[in-house]
Amino acid sequence: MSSTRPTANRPTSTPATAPPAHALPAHALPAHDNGSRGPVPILTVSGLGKTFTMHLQGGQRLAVLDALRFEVRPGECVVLGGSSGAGKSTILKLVYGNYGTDEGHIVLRSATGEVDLATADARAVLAARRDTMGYVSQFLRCVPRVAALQVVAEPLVERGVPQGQAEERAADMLTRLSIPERLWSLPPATFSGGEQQRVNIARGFLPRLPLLLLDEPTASLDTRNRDAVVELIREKRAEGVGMLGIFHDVDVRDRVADRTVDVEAFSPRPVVAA
Ligand SMILES: Nc1ncnc2c1ncn2[C@@H]1O[C@H](COP(=O)(O)OP(=O)(O)OP(=O)(O)O)[C@@H](O)[C@H]1O
Repeated sequence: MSSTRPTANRPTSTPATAPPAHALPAHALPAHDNGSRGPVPILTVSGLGKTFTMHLQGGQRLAVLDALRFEVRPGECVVLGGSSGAGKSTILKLVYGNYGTDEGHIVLRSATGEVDLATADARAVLAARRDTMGYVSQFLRCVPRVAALQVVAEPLVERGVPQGQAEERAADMLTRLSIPERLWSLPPATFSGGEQQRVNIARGFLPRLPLLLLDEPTASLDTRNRDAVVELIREKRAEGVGMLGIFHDVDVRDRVADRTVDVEAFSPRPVVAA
């Protein structure tokens, strides 16, 4: 079993800053309101540690992250880099609240103030998902027998957009992502892998949320659809949306990344016995 060592002087892609507390909606904040450091981060991760305990393997522990720190500011796309197994997906799951944290903070700036997702209760995490952060994964998980158009429109309807308007915007998004109209009334369960992924991207990009988590959104797309996703990311960036993503495709990564966080720099080191 490996354990962690003290965490001074760990590298980070940006200087650590403690964002001032406030209660303004992210999109109502001035673009630059903390002096020379640029916009106030929408997401500030600090001192984050994660160790998995595998109960079916006799409680074996696997330390994955130690003292992770980085920030995501409005209008930038921060990419998680590092080799396979470094902990990139784990970070997205920690931020989205799918995994519990062992230590540290995940401070999300929301319309009602700040919430530390590392310690927030389930209700606060669900509110953050509804109002502040979206998650676009490679895989579509949706209710069976619901038409693709409804699947894409649903996040808007849930947030109060009238059904007709939501469907119009869903149709535009499906068109941009080259899903032919003949498929819109069919449930996506029988679609090809790439079609399902594009339905998922359409659904994830449609709501206007201040932070988007992107887990390999271009993984199995052809060149044309990869370009469409890159364009969507650039539009979100221009709208001031902060994004945190994993992109294995180097070309896509180079086109969307404002900064890269080297996740391997935050791998726990075994303690060396004296
Ligand atoms: N739920 C879990 N239970 C136990 N171990 C896990 C769990 N999730 C991830 N891990 C382990 O944590 C480590 C990091 O996994 P993670 O999926 O975050 O890596 P990654 O950097 O995203 O890798 P890849 O680029 O291959 O997708 C791996 O060693 C993995 O086996």
